[in-house]
Amino acid sequence: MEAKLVQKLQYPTWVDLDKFQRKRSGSVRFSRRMKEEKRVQVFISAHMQPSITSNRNRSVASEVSCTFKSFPASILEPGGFHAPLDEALILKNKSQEIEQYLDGRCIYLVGMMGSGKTTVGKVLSGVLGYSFFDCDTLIEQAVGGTTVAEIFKLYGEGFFRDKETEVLRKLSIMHRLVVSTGGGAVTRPINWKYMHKGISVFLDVPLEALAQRIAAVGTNSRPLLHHESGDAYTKAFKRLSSLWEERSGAYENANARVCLENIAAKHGHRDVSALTPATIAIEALEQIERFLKEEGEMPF
Ligand SMILES: Nc1ncnc2c1ncn2[C@@H]1O[C@H](COP(=O)(O)OP(=O)(O)OP(=O)(O)O)[C@@H](O)[C@H]1O
Ligand SMILES: O=C(O)C1=C[C@@H](O)[C@@H](O)[C@H](O)C1
Repeated sequence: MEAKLVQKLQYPTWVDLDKFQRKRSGSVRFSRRMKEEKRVQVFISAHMQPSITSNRNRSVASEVSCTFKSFPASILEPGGFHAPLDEALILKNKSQEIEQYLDGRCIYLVGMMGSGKTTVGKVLSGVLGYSFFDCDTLIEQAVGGTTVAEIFKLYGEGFFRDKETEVLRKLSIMHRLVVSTGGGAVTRPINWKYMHKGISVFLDVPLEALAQRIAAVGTNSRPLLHHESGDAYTKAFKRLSSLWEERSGAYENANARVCLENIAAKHGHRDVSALTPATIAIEALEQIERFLKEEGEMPF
């Protein structure tokens, strides 16, 4: 049973199978403290409890816990985002390296709708110990819980953009935040005045990948995609292409750029869909570090 389990759960190579203890009840326990270069100490424990539902079918309940000094809950706890352990360690080390040079400045994620600003932003806020805010959500709250789609329908895009600017103004006087901005926030120069109080990071994702992601969850919540015809992918791709024409220059104002095609090439992937939010977050931290060094704010 152990061998099957190990294969299924894909334990890393440092897990020594001799350290598994078989209990009388049939359950298996494993625990190990891992040290790496004295800088990290990880304690992993696993408890696998077989349950027999019939003579033929056996299932195994497994409980794996992993603790790491000062690791944020979002990385390791159930319900949070789960990065593989090696990526989690890189994220933690990199964020610790740059944190003091950030000096509490906010990180603003900019990019087209569906580029992963919310997903990656939550990973970044977790490892940096920053709070996470989503501009669209703040606007919805400011308009009494009205959804973005309804705000566009009831009051028009101009009203929404004014609220967006107001939200960015308020955020710009705060510290230690990761902010996921709306896809169109880059279009107003005044918004850049606020975002440049912090460090802005452009998540550059190919349009095909954006359209696939958006089609997977539907276009209902995205008012700017409503007017196109065709299936969800075609609708999304058409509108994203025209928005990109209008906005690509504006995204270049960001301090750092995270290009998914470059990351995929670096990791030997053909397709950006193979990239996890953790991998993208690591690249974001590296690009922030590069920016800080270029600005002379962090030593090379
Ligand atoms: N690296 C990734 N790989 C695959 N899917 C992803 C990845 N990152 C995000 N997604 C998915 O893409 C969709 C959009 O992600 P997310 O909400 O983070 O983007 P966003 O930039 O905040 O979008 P918006 O500006 O429209 O609010 C979600 O369904 C999310 O699960
Ligand atoms: O790209 C855009 O202009 C938008 C993106 C969303 O995040 C929302 O801010 C809104 O749907 C507009």
